[in-house]
Amino acid sequence: MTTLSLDQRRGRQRLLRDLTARDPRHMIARGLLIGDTVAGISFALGLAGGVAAIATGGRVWTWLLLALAAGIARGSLATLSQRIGSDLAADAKIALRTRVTAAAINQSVGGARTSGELACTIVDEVEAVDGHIARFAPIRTAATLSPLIVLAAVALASPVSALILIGTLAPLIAALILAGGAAAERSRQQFGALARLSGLFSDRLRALPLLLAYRATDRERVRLGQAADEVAVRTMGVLRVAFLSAGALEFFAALSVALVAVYAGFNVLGLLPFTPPEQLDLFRAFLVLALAPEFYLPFRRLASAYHDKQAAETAADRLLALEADAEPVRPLEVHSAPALAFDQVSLRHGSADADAVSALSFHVEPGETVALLGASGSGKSSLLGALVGTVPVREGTIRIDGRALESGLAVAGSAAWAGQAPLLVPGTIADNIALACPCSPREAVADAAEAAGLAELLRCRAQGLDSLLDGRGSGLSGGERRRIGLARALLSEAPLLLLDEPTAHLDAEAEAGLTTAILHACRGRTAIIATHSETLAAQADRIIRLERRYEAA
Ligand SMILES: Nc1ncnc2c1ncn2[C@@H]1O[C@H](COP(=O)(O)OP(=O)(O)OP(=O)(O)O)[C@@H](O)[C@H]1O
Repeated sequence: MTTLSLDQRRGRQRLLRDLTARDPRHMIARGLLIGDTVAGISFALGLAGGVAAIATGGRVWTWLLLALAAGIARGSLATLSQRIGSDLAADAKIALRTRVTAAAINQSVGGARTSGELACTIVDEVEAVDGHIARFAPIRTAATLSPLIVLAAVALASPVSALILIGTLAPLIAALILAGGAAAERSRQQFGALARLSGLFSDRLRALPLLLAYRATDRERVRLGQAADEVAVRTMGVLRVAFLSAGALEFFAALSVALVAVYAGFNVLGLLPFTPPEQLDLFRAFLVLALAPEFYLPFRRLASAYHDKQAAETAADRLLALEADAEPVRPLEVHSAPALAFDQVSLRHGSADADAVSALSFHVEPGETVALLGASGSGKSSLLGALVGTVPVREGTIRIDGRALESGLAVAGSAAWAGQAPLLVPGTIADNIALACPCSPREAVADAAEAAGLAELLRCRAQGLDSLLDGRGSGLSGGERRRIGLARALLSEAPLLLLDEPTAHLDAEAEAGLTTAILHACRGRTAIIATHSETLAAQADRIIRLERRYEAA
């Protein structure tokens, strides 16, 4: 069983409270539910008055009109409260998704959560706060005030009946607390299973072509089936506890209504085996009988919404854990070609045992083009990654225009970066090239595509720049995908240009053409080009050679 610290509990309560705290509709929804109780009391009064009037030959219609008006008010107030609650929940989910998405984006590179699990958190787990805000929160307030109001009304008519109601409350609350504790743990297990299934499903979906090619679909189907079975088992566990708590509540509610009914009926008929401290007439007896279920109604509503509370608390714990693991990246902005200084810099990837780069020092002047040359694994990409915030600096300092690139700071927003595996999104080739500068004119996109060596590809496609790509870049060679990333960097006017092996896998003629375009793009900005090509490196202002060395610290 997972035990949470006091701080974690407080954090979770704060998160759930803050979602609606500043919204006045929150109080309106609660007020309406309490109004619903008052309408319930009026309804009981109308019924009791009507029955007494029939027995005594009084004015039945007045009482029945009161019951009718109260009945209509009652339905409307509860519905309105629910509607306001749903609107509040919708707004709260938008706010929470914004917050959780930011935390998901800022998860450290190579973190433990898969993208499928993150998607499950943003979509499903945020959804779990809906019931808490829309139903549970207003019902909880009503459940503390409404029974007191009903109890006062019952006590006015029959103090003994009020005492019976109080007496039956203790076992009911105990049943609720016991069921609540069990539900919390089961709810946590259900969320964990659901996140595992979502993660597995989306990751396998992404790898579907590979799974088909390697005929691994049967194996993965079994694995997905097991994960789905686990969700089913956990969900049944949650439902079992929910039904059990509802059953216990109904039992005690029915028992106490029966006790009140027996007492009030026998009191009116004078059949009690002892002398009662009060003598009820038909009106008062019927009134307490009609009010007894009203006393339990808020608790029954609370029990039916209790699962919403557990689900929201589990979701809140997971969302807070996600936020705790996030490392927000703050932008370090530069507006003109910056000077870069690497001082005894050691870089190490999160999961690695050795440094990718050890105690490296060099300077780059503003507007200078530097080529990083070195064997595979010597740390060229890692150096570029450190600048854009994807690789942590273990030791030493990187300065940009004299400002230290501290943990959490990244110059990515001011850099044009073409990595070895550029991100592609579903859309046209033009959309993908203009990803970082969506307002770029069409001619500029076409020029960047041409400069990056995409002319031949575009000629072969009937729709040219408007040819559609999926998120995997299916139908493009690895080199073409890379050139789309390069075109994106060439299109950008960012003052820092970071290129990772821009001419890899090209023949000499293509490389020469691309080199000219790259050097043209480097003009007026500070550029670092990681490359294996001596030809390209020779065109740079300066070459920095990296040596491959593994050094565990
Ligand atoms: N995500 C990662 N997690 C752990 N270690 C990594 C990761 N990425 C790279 N490394 C390690 O860091 C070292 C430097 O890798 P890097 O990719 O920076 O080299 P490179 O010079 O760019 O290589 P290449 O020329 O093959 O692209 C290598 O030893 C590599 O194994």
